[in-house]
Amino acid sequence: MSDTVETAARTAPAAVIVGIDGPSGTGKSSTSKAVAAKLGMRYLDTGAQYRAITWWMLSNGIDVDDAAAVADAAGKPEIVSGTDPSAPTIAVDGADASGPIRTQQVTAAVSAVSAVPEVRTRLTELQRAIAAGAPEGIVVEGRDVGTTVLPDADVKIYLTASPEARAARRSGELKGKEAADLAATQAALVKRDAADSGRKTSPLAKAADAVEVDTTELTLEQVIECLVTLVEEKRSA
Ligand SMILES: Nc1ncnc2c1ncn2[C@@H]1O[C@H](COP(=O)(O)OP(=O)(O)OP(=O)(O)O)[C@@H](O)[C@H]1O
Ligand SMILES: Nc1ccn([C@H]2C[C@H](O)[C@@H](COP(=O)(O)O)O2)c(=O)n1
Repeated sequence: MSDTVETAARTAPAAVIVGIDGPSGTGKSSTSKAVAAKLGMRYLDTGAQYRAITWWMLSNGIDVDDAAAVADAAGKPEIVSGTDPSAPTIAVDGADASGPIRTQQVTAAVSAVSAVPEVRTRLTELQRAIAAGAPEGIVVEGRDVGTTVLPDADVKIYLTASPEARAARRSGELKGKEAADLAATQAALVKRDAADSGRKTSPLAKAADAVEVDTTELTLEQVIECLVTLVEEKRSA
């Protein structure tokens, strides 16, 4: 090995795998994207993949409450995630799905679809393949990343925040009538968390070795700084 190559190998940051889990609205997407961008890593939103498969089911007339029908169809859509943290993408059968996956209709149906074991098996395989193909390291966010998708992740974070704080954050994103109904936003968020935590297959849960960060009283910038420090410590270890 030449001196230059040897020096580069010594100084290049290690390709770490970071898993960030937590309930809805705790700040997983915002912080994961920012941490990945700051540290030159890739970024994967696993929730967007569950939303994408849900959107495909709804678009193709599959009854999302019929677990057998969802299971039969689980292998059909082609789902492709772009992992640039400054411009993440999600496509279904070659079409951009980034808009349609954020509708209320998809949000209301996604917990039922993501509880189906065949759906989880399919997406977990896809997520592992994406993480394995990221030599720069990757920040993967979701509900079961630390427990199931990447149990050997180098850094595991579990974000929490009070339901009140999360509802206020979500309402801030909405406009007009929707924004006024803070109580309804909070109730919908708590209902989705209960469904995601209560399902049999890889429920929303904190991995035993995850660092829990309560973001209720923290600004977004403070959470990002905290996570960047945790990842940098691991990279330089
Ligand atoms: N610490 C924070 N302080 C204030 N607002 C925040 C904080 N973290 C995130 N937010 C805001 O809260 C909203 C929800 O954040 P984000 O989408 O990142 O959460 P999430 O955990 O990924 O949610 P979901 O699981 O539903 O996708 C966004 O508008 C974001 O800007
Ligand atoms: N690893 C994951 C990620 C997401 N889900 C399900 C449960 C969520 O309610 C839904 C949407 O996720 P969001 O966009 O809110 O992050 O997807 C899951 O089961 N496992």
